[in-house]
Amino acid sequence: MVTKPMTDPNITIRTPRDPNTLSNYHNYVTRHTAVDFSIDFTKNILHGSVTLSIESLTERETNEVILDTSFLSISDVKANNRAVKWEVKDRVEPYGAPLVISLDYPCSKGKKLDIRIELSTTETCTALQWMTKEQTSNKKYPYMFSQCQAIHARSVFPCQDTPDVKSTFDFRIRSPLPVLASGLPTGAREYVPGKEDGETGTMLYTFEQKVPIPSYLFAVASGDLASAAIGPRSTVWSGPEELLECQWELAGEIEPFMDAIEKVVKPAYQWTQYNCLILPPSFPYGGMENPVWTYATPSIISGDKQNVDVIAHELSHSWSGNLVSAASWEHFWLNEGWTTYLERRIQATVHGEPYRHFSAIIGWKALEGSIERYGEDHPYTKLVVDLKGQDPDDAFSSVPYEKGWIALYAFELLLGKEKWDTFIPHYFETFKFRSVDSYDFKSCLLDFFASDTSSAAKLADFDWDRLFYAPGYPPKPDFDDTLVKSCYELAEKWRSHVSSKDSDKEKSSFTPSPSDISSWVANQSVVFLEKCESFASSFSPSDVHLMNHSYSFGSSKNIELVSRFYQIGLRARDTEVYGPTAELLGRIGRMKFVRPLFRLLNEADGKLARETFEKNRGFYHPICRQMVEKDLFGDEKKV
Ligand SMILES: CC/C=C\C/C=C\C[C@@H](O)/C=C/C=C/C=C\[C@@H](O)CCCC(=O)O
Ligand SMILES: [Zn+2]
Repeated sequence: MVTKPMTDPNITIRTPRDPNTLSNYHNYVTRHTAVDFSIDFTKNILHGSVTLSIESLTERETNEVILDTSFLSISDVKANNRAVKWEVKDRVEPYGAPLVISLDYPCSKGKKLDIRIELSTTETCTALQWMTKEQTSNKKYPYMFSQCQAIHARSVFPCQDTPDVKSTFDFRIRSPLPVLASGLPTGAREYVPGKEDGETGTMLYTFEQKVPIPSYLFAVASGDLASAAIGPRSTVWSGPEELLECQWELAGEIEPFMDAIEKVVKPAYQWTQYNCLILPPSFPYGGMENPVWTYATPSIISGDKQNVDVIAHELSHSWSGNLVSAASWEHFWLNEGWTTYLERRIQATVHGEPYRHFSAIIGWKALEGSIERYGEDHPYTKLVVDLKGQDPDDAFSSVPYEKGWIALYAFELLLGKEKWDTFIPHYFETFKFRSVDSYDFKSCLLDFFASDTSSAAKLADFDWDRLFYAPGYPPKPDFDDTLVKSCYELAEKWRSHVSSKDSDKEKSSFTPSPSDISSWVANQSVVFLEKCESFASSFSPSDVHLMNHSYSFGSSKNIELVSRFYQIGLRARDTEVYGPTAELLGRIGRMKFVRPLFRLLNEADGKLARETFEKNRGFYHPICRQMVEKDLFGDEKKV
């Protein structure tokens, strides 16, 4: 932790290093968080209390405790059970409205106090999605779920909403439907009048999280949920009708991943269980690494086990991100770059080294997409970004994932895998339970190899400024192309096919057929489609139809294929894919698919794009809704 001496040498102050919080976490820091909520499906709110056990870090410097809030309705605040003065100040966009609590007197360093806040969420909460029973797959019960990363926890409860603060958690959540939260379950009790406060027909679900976690890992979901075993310490949860296919997709996958990663990192898995909740299709991301329960999109249940790499990724976050957390969103690459690196080490162990490179090649394409979209000089293409005054959601892209992985892979190549592999457990052991920035990473690496002359010499020559602050592309590693060669070869055949005149096409020796791809795994089709996308504007609509006729991408159950095929069709201005694209946009809310499809549909048919967005506005999670709205309308319209 960075410490900065003050004038009195006995006093140290933690320097706040997260610009995306309004809290004064360098004065008072949260050590434990107890949430006590009722889920009200009639009003679509959470209401109840949160108690933050906070500790003073300074010697009577201030009597104000400032917490992050966003669109909350706060009715009361108490400090150590006594009334205190408090005020919710004006909003500071995009960070919300600070809650300023004035204690009667400033606390001396090390003193602890409990701040209890009564609150309810509001309809403008950005973290929670509420679904009516008609919006669920079996249409029997309502459903709600949260997504707090990056700065949306503050719209659920007042907190120090920064990854630089980690606290243990207790959850008490009442609901008429099963509840999952980001801790280990400690019970589910029926409401008994007079014994527990709550509504008749609700149960009280309790969870505890003894490993300190940042606020963005707070998670809650409630709905018609069923569960099945997928491993000795793992269960999958989903709607009852989807359970068997979810179990089929994930059964037996977790333990080999766990064995593989525990050979690379230390300490051992800290979270006891590893479970997956498969959410409704509007979940905005592939997966979210909420501790104990990874929340995942149903689009990974593709019936071919081809998207379980998302689970390898989320499991890896159990070390990178959850155990060792980036101290601010400016150093997000430490979460995602490390996680992508570990995910690919899992792939190398489970499937062989060529698969690590196969995944890296797909990742490089995603990096190209992000850099082309932002522009090579854009500050968001740096590894370490400046987010002062910025909304972290706007900076989200493949850059921290792929540039981050390339940075770590570059150290593996520079130092040699054997030596680098001795550093990995040291890094996670050193920083477990803590938050780190890029400079902590750098000094940890330099210190570790200081006494190894040859490694120290290599690291002394290393250009750290370039690594952290150069925008645009990193040096491209040499990837093993064993698994992509046939994909590129087929794409080349299509390139010459679509660029020939119709009369020459008839004479051509290339006749596409299902056998072209019958020996491939689905991700090889992904590589092929991405290659074809680079010349998609040369496709005529009949070329698009021929591709679909030959390979049936448009009717695949794997959305990775369908969405990429539609992207080619949209670029080719094949009006026959416009309707199916609009239809797909009404049944998936994962931003990885939704945002590019909306951008392309908007270019092809702006009216249909806007109509599709308006029609499905209520289907999307608030984060997705806001991002698509920005993509389609800029800042002219607010959510
Ligand atoms: C340099 C980037 C700076 C800040 C970004 C910080 C937070 C990003 C915020 O928008 C939340 C991201 C949540 C991500 C969750 C899961 C991803 O791993 C999913 C990746 C996309 C997908 O597969 O759907
Ligand atoms: Zn991740």
